[in-house]
Amino acid sequence: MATRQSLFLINFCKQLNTIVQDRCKDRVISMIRMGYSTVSNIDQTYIPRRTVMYVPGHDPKKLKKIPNLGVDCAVLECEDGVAINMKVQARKNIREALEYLIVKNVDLALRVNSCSSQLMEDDLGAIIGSDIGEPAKVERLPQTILLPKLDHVQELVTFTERLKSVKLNRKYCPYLITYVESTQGLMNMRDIMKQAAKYSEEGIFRMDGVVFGSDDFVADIGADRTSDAKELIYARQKIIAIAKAFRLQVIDMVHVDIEDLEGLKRTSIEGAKMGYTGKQVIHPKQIQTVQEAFTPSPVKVKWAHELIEGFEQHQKSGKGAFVFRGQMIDMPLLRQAKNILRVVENVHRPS
Ligand SMILES: CC(=O)SCCNC(=O)CCNC(=O)[C@H](O)C(C)(C)COP(=O)(O)OP(=O)(O)OC[C@H]1O[C@@H](n2cnc3c(N)ncnc32)[C@H](O)[C@@H]1OP(=O)(O)O
Ligand SMILES: O=CC(=O)O
Ligand SMILES: [Mg+2]
Repeated sequence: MATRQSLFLINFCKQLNTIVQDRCKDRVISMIRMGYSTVSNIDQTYIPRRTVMYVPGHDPKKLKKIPNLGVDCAVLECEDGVAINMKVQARKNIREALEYLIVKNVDLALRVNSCSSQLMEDDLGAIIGSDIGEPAKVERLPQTILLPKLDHVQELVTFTERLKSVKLNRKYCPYLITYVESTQGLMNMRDIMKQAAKYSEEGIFRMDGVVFGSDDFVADIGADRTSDAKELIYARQKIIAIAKAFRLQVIDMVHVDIEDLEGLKRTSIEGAKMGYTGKQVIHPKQIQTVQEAFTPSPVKVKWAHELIEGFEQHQKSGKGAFVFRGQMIDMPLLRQAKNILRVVENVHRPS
């Protein structure tokens, strides 16, 4: 007959097993997103989105400029950049633009309205579906969809159901990028990402990134927007940590002062150093500064190459740690150097 101690031990082992299995499941879900087959985010290929630029859908003149802007990601904007009484016109213009725009090395994305606005359904119906004409061929649909103000898992469910219904049996599987723009969105981010990973696994969309909607976030917490963004530091950092745990790209806040190129440069470099992979852009003047800040400099690339070479030589001679340019180098620094080269490979990859 089992003693009390052995029964306790058997129970304990059962519980431990369940916890380990759950943890593994989470990890596997985050790995299979986008078809990645490895836990490491080194050596992955991805679509660079150093600049994520909004082009308001109501303005055909701006839409026509997309091929010559020189951005990684051009966002066909339906949300806050478009007035309520111009939403219908914006959807029409965007549908037309998707037919005539020919772009190379640009991720053509669509930002729909939020689920809570109750405009998202019509955006998807008009632009992806057949609400205002024959449904477009898959190759003329936006490669990526941006979903703003995602506060609750249920909103992602609503969006997904609508996306499924407007696909109309076409094999369309867009990348999805969601926004954190409120305290609710921040608090629920982990659960939302888990649900998004499940949908990615089912092939409905490919969860690919998160945007920090800092302007809406400031409004939500009742803060005053300052030039050094101190009021945002907690959210700005937390979003990176959760997004990276799910192996997602993470796009930093908008710099609304269009004339302040110095401030733009400072916050762009800061964002890149914090771990952001790109930044939202609103005006052509901002593109070059942001693009540069999210591209490793030639000096940094040289450092990475030499460090990796030095690391390999020292490994062969049996040394795990060594000194390079006055710094102690070991495995974490090797990973940082590889991260830099991975960015370079992806931003210079021919299409
Ligand atoms: C917090 C958020 O949610 S951010 C996202 C929502 N906001 C937006 O979508 C706004 C995006 N930006 C814009 O709409 C514009 O830049 C504005 C309204 C702020 C200013 O627009 P304009 O008054 O036209 O600016 P400006 O005259 O300086 O523009 C210079 C040129 O760049 C073009 N341009 C400006 N912004 C854009 C843009 N976003 N996309 C494409 N072209 C643009 C203009 O059409 C103009 O072209 P032209 O010289 O051939 O006439
Ligand atoms: O949507 C972007 C934001 O800053 O708000
Ligand atoms: Mg916003």
